[in-house]
Amino acid sequence: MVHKFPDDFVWGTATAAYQIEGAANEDGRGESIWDRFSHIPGNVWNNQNGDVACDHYHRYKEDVQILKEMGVKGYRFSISWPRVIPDGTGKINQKGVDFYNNLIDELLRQGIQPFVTLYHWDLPQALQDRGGWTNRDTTDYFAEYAQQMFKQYGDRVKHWITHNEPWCTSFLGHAIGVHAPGLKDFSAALLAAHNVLLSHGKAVEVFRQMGLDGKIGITLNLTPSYPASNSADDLQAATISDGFSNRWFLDPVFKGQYPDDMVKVFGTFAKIPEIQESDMKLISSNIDFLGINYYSRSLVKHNPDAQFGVETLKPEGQYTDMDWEVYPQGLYDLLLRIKKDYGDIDLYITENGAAFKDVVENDQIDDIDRLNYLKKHFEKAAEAIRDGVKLKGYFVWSLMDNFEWAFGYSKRFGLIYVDYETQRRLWKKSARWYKDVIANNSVD
Ligand SMILES: N#[N+]C[C@@H]1[C@@H](O)[C@H](O)[C@@H](O)[C@@H]2O[C@H]12
Repeated sequence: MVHKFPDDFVWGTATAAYQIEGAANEDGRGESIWDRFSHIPGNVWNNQNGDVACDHYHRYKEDVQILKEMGVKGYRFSISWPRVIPDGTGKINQKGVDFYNNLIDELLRQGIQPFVTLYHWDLPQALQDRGGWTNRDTTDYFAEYAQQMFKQYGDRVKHWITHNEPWCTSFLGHAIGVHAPGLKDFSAALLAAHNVLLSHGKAVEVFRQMGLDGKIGITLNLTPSYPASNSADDLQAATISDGFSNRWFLDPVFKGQYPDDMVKVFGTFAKIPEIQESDMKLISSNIDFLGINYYSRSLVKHNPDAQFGVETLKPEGQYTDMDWEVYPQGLYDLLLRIKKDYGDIDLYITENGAAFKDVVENDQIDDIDRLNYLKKHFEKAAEAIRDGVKLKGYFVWSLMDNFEWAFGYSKRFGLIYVDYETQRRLWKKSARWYKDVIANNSVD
């Protein structure tokens, strides 16, 4: 069966600055929390870091040429805050600003729409030294940074994403500790989450005040939660899992309040952040689209001995190299749920993709598992559009293999294979297939 997509559907790929750029100490770039975190032994697989990564800073024209050959309509990338404002506030680094000017101009020359993420986890270390996201002042520094970026690029960039995955920024970085800045304090994570959301609201306010021609949104990583049975306990476990993974961010952004049930759950063991009067109004400022990063689902059951009384199960099925279940139906269910519970807003899949072990033979990479993962998810996206969801685009994670955070370079998500020894880029089978999907605007 052929799954057709709307004529104006934005097929794209996504990346992030710290994961691909390299040039960590070049042209005036300031230190980020990921430079600091990745250089601390034990934090990243094989003590790897993003000092060189995919050397995109020097190879961006080659990479844009790949995007052109792939035929993408849009390219989602992030700006490295410390590359453009090394201390996080104040002085601009013109060489850093010029890099993104050149990248944006190259994309537009090739007929590719830039989708720009302002924050993809690389906070300037100078701001972390003042408390980072647990310091409310950082919300103002972020608004200042956003205003500068709107001023520099707002004439050419028409789609802005304030934050990428606030859940990860907050909980992986401040509660679980496997991401920068590596804290293990749930109260700090809740405070960071609030300040990240507040900074989002302040950036949207600045964007509106500047009267720019363009659209602004936020990207949330969302994980639909399914109960292992219809027992009351398992249904409650799925509700709590949904609250922790999804509603803690969806409700403030779209409803202007934190979910009461989760305030009670978190309040039993952590400090709920103090909320100032205008905070929730700012956080729930009207946005033009929601970016959704979808990778898999959670299947859960009640377990009184587990965190929040929720045990995540591992059902039979196919798993990616990240040990994530391949569950395309979850994408369909999630998209319909967002429309039902949060409104009929424009949606973009700002990330979806899979890591599988890639084998290079005679410069060929037959990544059929990744191709089939994408095919199944594209089909579910088409079904969601058929059933009324305003899905406007789909960005495959990722354009190329890159620095996978605490996993270093051990996990490959790319459509394009990167030989890190030589920086050669090689098209995988999935990339050539994706090129045809885009050209036909359909999945067969
Ligand atoms: N893990 N994993 C792959 C991918 C990660 O590389 C991105 O930076 C994040 O936005 C999101 O977690 C998804």
